[in-house]
Amino acid sequence: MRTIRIGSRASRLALVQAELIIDGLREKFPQYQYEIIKIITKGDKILDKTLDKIGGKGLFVREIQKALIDKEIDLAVHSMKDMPADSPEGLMLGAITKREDPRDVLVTKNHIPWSQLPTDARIGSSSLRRQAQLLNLNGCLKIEPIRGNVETRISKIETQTLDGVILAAAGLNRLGLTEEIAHYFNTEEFVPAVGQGALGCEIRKDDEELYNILQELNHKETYNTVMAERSFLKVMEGGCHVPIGAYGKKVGEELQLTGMVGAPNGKEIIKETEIGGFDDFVEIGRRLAEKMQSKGAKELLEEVANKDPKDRLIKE
Ligand SMILES: NCc1[nH]cc(CCC(=O)O)c1CC(=O)O
Repeated sequence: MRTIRIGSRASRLALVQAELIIDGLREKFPQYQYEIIKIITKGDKILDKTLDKIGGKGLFVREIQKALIDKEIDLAVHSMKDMPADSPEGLMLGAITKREDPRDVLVTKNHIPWSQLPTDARIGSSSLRRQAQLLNLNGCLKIEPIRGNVETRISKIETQTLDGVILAAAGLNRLGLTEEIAHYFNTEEFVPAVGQGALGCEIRKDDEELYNILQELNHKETYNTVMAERSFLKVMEGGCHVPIGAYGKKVGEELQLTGMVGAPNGKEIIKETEIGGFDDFVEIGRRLAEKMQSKGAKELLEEVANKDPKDRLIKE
């Protein structure tokens, strides 16, 4: 019987995520063998440079995609949040599994509640989206750039004397670190990253056997909502890293999609919602992008993109 080789980055979160997918597959298809192949990406090796300098956020994903194209692995498990808008030639998304908690959360020093943090608290964050929304909630906060895996970022509360760090609930839950969470931002006040909390299974387009297998793991509600978010992102994004977020959810029989674009200093936030038929995800994403562009979202993003990276507070 075939051995399915699953590629994963070596971080504990990536390995846990790969194991989660294998558990799901093994339950439905015990006749196959499953093997994890660890891939050390450039982004995992170089930790002293910002991601912009070494090729951007898609870098982790691209090296694993290369292993898939080169047939070193058969299946790549990615956080949907880290996946660029397009799949490379020859690859496709076979399934998106059920979404974990999509919210952004705070881990604070001594578990101090959000409401009791000093007004000028120092918060570690590695994303312009989080920076914009945090500063919009409280313009006195100091945002400190941090990189590294989830455990490293939490340890930086002590080593960089921060009051807290902001992370995705999903990653913390998967790592068994739920108790570290001191505050949950709801998705209305704080729009998550596109795809946050969802896992995608990427395969070679011609691997029909694995495609059919993966349909058992696909979660339609997550698939449609994440695809709506990605459709929005694709229309909006000028390629580079920008403060943008989107979150789709099922409301009755419809799909409701909220998008957010913000100035990195948090002084301006454009947030809009679109609703439509549950299977019209591509169209809803496009419509939301048009609506936001008519409210000035494009100009706002262009302003950010044209700025010298060192003038932004954070370089992710
Ligand atoms: N950018 C890193 C990354 N990619 C996915 C997750 C969390 C898990 C998820 O969103 O599914 C994280 C860590 C974080 O932002 O806290």
